[in-house]
Amino acid sequence: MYLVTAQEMRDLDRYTIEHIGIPGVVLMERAGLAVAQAITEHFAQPGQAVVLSGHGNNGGDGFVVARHLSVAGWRTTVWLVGSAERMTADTQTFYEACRHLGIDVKTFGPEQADELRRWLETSDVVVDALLGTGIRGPVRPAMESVIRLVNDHARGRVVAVDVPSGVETDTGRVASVAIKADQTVTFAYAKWCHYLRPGAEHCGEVVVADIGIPPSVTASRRPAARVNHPQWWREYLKPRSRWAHKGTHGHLLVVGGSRGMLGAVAMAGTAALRAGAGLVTIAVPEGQHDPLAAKVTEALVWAWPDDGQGRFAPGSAERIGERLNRLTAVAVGPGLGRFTGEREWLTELLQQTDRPMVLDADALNVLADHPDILDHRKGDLILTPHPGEMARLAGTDTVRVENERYRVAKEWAERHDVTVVLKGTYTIIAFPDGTQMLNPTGSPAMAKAGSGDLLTGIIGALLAQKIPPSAAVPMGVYVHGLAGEFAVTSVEHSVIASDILLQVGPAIRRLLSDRVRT
Ligand SMILES: NC(=O)C1=CN([C@@H]2O[C@H](COP(=O)(O)OP(=O)(O)OC[C@H]3O[C@@H](n4cnc5c(N)ncnc54)[C@H](OP(=O)(O)O)[C@@H]3O)[C@@H](O)[C@H]2O)[C@@H](O)CC1
Ligand SMILES: Nc1ncnc2c1ncn2[C@@H]1O[C@H](COP(=O)(O)OP(=O)(O)O)[C@@H](O)[C@H]1O
Ligand SMILES: [K+]
Repeated sequence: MYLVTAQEMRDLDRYTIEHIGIPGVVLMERAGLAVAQAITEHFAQPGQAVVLSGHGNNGGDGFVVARHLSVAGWRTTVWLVGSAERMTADTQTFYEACRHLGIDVKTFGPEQADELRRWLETSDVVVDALLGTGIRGPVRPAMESVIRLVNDHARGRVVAVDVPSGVETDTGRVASVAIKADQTVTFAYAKWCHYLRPGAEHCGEVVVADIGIPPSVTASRRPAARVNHPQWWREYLKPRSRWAHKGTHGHLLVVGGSRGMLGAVAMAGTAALRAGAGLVTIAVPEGQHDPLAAKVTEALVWAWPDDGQGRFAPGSAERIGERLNRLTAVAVGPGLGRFTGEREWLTELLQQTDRPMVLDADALNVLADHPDILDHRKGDLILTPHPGEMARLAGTDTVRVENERYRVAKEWAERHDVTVVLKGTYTIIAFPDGTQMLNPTGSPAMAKAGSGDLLTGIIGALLAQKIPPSAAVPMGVYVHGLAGEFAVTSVEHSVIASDILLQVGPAIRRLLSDRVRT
């Protein structure tokens, strides 16, 4: 599934109408019908509905909803919050249809606030068709007062048409007020605001309804963002061959694990094995060798020169070039810490191999301080920052990263020719070609130390198995999120990263069995 901006959606609608010849009213009819169906499916029997329509096309969808609800036996009233003269032609068509059917259509003015409030208090459903993807700037006063009335007085289920009115489609921003919906029924493809805060918090459950945009139209105009789904990387998801041996499934090197942070490399390395890597070697500062070897059983442990304080010695990366080329991927950062000579150390590591490399945690902080290090890389780079690390990389603050997740990740990925995995609820993957993917899997249970280390290991394992980054990264992020969901067997609060680790296998099994079924 694609994830579209308001402009991309307008282009798809327009192309379908003008070049394919499907009239706008047909799309609008299907849109409104889908909303009406979502409502009637939710209720065992018809009740009372109030539909709030603006004079744009979103309002037109509202008139269609009103007609279908009315025909299905609902006591339906429409409030036009706008002017009948300014309606678009398609909206006018369905406004007239409502009137011809004798559906009660009132025009809202400030003097009707009390009457509308009573309707809101007594209706089972409130349909929000005030503003859709065409919103410009802060909501104007008349609509603002209606939105406040809905948020304060609606007792029934609030269903938003396409987007909750007041939410900006491409950013999720709310400039003044926005409808708080229980459900949002959107058309053809999800929009960014369904996933970005604060807008996403206004949507309730999001349903994407088909309105007949031909898939070939979307394919020819290819929106820049997609929702992560196995459809994008299914071809790489394979059962293990009967003839497999450890050498056929790659060898990942995990580098990190300074004193006091061995857990991070242990988690990353073990996650890599659970994600299918044939061999995993963990490289740690010499003094950490024995404690790590006692901690992990299945990974090899490799000691690198120590600075005497449990961190890597400056120059320790120089001695490993030859061995690096026997590996198939590298992950640097879990539990790495900061140390004297880190800049030269990371530069050296990048220069020594053309294997794909995942950079995480303190490796990202070193990069943030010395972005020129990137000039020395030879292979594909994947960066997995959380918002704090992303802020350091982009030279901004966490608030801006959180407000503009889609933009910050995309800019960085394009500018530096790397893949950026900006972690968080709905992790965003920004590819070097400017396209993006938003990940729907995951759970608040994952908001705990150690979850990120697992992701580094899982992506590393898939890269080690020679899956190209364009597939390995989204597959890893998806599997990690699914494992996080599966780990919630009692309450989210008590899940620890080791629980998620145990669910990596079941997550892959689920994807393999879905693959067989579809
Ligand atoms: N054929 C299609 O393309 C299809 C489109 N579909 C549907 O159309 C929706 C997009 O429709 P749209 O483009 O007409 O915009 P829309 O969201 O109704 O808003 C524009 C109206 O709002 C007003 N307005 C703007 N800003 C405002 C503000 N801050 N505060 C107050 N008012 C404001 C502006 O008023 P004006 O400035 O003109 O006075 C204008 O009237 C889309 O979300 C989907 O639901 C589906 O039916 C499928 C087929
Ligand atoms: N609320 C959430 N919903 C979904 N995924 C989450 C949530 N909170 C955290 N995660 C995921 O958990 C991981 C946390 O990684 P990170 O912040 O690096 O933690 P750490 O370094 O402590 O392991 C990321 O993959 C992130 O996407
Ligand atoms: K709306």
